[in-house]
Amino acid sequence: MQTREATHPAEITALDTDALRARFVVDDLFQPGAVRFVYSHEDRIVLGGVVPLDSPLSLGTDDALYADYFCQRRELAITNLGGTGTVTADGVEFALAAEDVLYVGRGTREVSFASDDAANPATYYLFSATAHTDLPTTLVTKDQAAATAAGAAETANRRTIRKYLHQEGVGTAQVVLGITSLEPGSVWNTMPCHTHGRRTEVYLYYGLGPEHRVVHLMGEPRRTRNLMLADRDVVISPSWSVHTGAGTSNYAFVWAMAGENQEFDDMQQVSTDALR
Ligand SMILES: O=C[C@H](O)[C@@H](O)CC(=O)C(=O)O
Ligand SMILES: [Zn+2]
Repeated sequence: MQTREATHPAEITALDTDALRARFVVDDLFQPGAVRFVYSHEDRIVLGGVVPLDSPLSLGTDDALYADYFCQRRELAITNLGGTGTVTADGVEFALAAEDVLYVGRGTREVSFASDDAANPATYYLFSATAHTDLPTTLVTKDQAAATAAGAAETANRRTIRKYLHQEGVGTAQVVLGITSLEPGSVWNTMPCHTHGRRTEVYLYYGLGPEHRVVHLMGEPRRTRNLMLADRDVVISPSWSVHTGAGTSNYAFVWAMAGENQEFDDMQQVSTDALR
């Protein structure tokens, strides 16, 4: 498992592009036939990618967790980005289509992942945080997520924000997770932008053509930095960092948070004219 240390905001002014990416960008999470993990010391979030082909892959555990099994002290959110597949959690099978999310509660001992068709494999994105309580493993399909329309054509940010794991829906110990999809012709996410001092947030961008990129902005509002992100790239936003971006086309992203609380609206809004 790769490790990403936590970062003080003043440190990033001295980092060049490669060093910045090495801290905050994960661009190799999804490898055919493999299970990959990254351990972030920002709120002890573990990110993962699982792409099963002809045979199922199991979650396993890792020395970094010092645990008998992955979910011994953790909860896990699994989002399928690819073809249909099945996730089996302690013997119970859940079918996941694209943009379905399975919440796996603390205490679940065995989790395995399969694809229905190796030619169009399921692509599972994993987001895990420590948990203080056992909660039931629950599937949230795309239709069951709470959808809200946001933005306007004039500001090139018409989008649908779907909340899957949140305080008013399927309860979790820490994790809050959703998917935002931009309409064709809209390119901006999360603008005006915000920080949330009580949570780390991770964005996974997808649905971008190979020739397209998202110009992602991070850093403290008064000294932002940019990262050029491709399809299925992940970016970690520490609690002090804005997280917003504009694409060269429309796209979607999974946003997921963990930390002190689960209040979606507990954000520090940043007025656009304050950004530097
Ligand atoms: O803290 C919340 C997250 O940044 C996202 O929900 C924002 C988002 O999806 C958007 O504005 O498009
Ligand atoms: Zn946010």
